[in-house]
Amino acid sequence: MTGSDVPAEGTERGPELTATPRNKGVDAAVAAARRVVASLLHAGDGSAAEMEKIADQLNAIADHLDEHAPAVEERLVDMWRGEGVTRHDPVTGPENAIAPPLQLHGKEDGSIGGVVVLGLPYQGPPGFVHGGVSALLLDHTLGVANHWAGTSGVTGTLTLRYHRPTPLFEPLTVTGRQVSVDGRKINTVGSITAGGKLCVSADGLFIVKDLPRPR
Ligand SMILES: CCCCC/C=C\C/C=C\C/C=C\C/C=C\CCCC(=O)SCCNC(=O)CCNC(=O)[C@H](O)C(C)(C)COP(=O)(O)OP(=O)(O)OC[C@H]1O[C@@H](n2cnc3c(N)ncnc32)[C@H](O)[C@@H]1OP(=O)(O)O
Repeated sequence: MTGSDVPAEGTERGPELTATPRNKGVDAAVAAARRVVASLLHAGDGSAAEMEKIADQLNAIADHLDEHAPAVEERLVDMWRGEGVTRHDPVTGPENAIAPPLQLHGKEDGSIGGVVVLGLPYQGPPGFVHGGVSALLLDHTLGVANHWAGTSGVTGTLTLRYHRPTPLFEPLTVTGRQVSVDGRKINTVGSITAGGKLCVSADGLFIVKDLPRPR
């Protein structure tokens, strides 16, 4: 369950399109939470007593966080303040423990890409990435590719083709590129490759739509 920003084939580094983890404060705490999620996965059989204690400890941490954090409504407004990359989304957000996180970079040819390694929490078929997780990565990456190209929209239709199983524990290159804009309709494509082999390709139709931010 580790992220990586090592450039792979065809993903030479460009401007950051995602927030860079700061490795301190909330980002460090979230990185620790990701470790906990991965460590808990199928680790508890035969050690029920210890797991009870761990559950108590984790609940104490959650209680402490809830006591000290602002109300959810306030956090929702605050996370949409300002412009630029998000720190909270479920794919790249360094503040979001369910984000792998993937780090995306814009390239001069107009496309974007990033490299990520997914661990056990993202498993679907034995040893391979869950297809819905691939869809999550690609939906977001195509959305950010639209942002990078200058015209953004919400996902209308996302079509995926799963060419071969996507491996866990190996660097995955995730890419996106806006192909065309026709009125409110945006066509965007993307892919996930592993070791230079195509695992998943995506074809998205996004629709330009103004979504008001919470206030
Ligand atoms: C999370 C970060 C957010 C951004 C933060 C900002 C900056 C950060 C920087 C970088 C990050 C950038 C981007 C974020 C990345 C990823 C975001 C993830 C993307 C999503 O996760 S987003 C959630 C899932 N998404 C929805 O929740 C959509 C729900 N849905 C609706 O909101 C409506 O349903 C809508 C708007 C789709 C259409 O409704 P509408 O009433 O506005 O449009 P209308 O019906 O008039 O159609 C006009 C023409 O589009 C055609 N058309 C309509 N719908 C279509 C469809 N589905 N497929 C194909 N074609 C469709 C019609 O056929 C017609 O075509 P024609 O003109 O030719 O007749």
